[in-house]
Amino acid sequence: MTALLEVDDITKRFGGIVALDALNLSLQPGELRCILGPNGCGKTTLFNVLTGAFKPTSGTVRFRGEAISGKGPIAISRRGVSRKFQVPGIFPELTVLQNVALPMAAASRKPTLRSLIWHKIDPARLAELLDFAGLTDKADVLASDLAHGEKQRLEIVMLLAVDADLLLLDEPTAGMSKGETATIAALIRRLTSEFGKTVLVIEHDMQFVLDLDCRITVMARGTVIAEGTYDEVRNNPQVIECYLGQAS
Ligand SMILES: Nc1ncnc2c1ncn2[C@@H]1O[C@H](COP(=O)(O)OP(=O)(O)OP(=O)(O)O)[C@@H](O)[C@H]1O
Repeated sequence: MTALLEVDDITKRFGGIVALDALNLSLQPGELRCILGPNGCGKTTLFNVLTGAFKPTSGTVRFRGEAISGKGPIAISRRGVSRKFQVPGIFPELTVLQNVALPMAAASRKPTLRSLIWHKIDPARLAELLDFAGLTDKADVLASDLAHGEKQRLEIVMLLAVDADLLLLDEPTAGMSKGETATIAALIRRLTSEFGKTVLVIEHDMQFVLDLDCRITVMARGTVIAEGTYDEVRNNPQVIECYLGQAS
């Protein structure tokens, strides 16, 4: 199968700092992958390169076979790459329903003022998305009044509403309780199993990584040092030395 995302020998330097060092990564369509790595190993820089926020110093990123590494954030997001930051990027002054409807309208081929005032929103799809996030009962609640975990769920469903193919999630469980973390893991698994999305998740919480039950890429010093199942990477001597050993 052709990879949806291919990261080929990407290096990113900031002056003398080598944040990414000839990094290679490949994601198949519909794959869920988790990125682990100690602080400062380049995870956020990788997301910034994938979304066009940073141009790589060298190397190529291909999305659906097309080189996107020289392109800007808007061009890359139009091709179907969406990102969720640690802090929920929701519209606090709008209701939950409006927060989901807005990206649905914006995702239409030619967003118009009419579509943005709900005339072209498919109500069945809107209901499906609210249900997916477990937020049907909160449809008319202001987003600012949601609990932290609900805000994270809202943002995940907003990514789904945009209808991007590749979703980049940066620590989606930051600041959450154990129960909320399990809910988010289940939601993320459904993004791939039910909606066919390809999802790349940066995460530190090992229980959450276990719950995701997916292939793991471990980074250290700007490059990939191991890839495999949870048990495979956990038993990898380089990983134990660089990351898991420090955590346990
Ligand atoms: N805009 C920038 N300018 C200069 N140096 C940067 C910049 N962004 C990142 N770096 C450096 O690049 C390296 C990788 O940083 P990055 O934030 O990508 O790591 P990370 O793995 O996401 O860390 P964390 O887990 O703490 O978020 C670090 O040494 C960092 O200081």
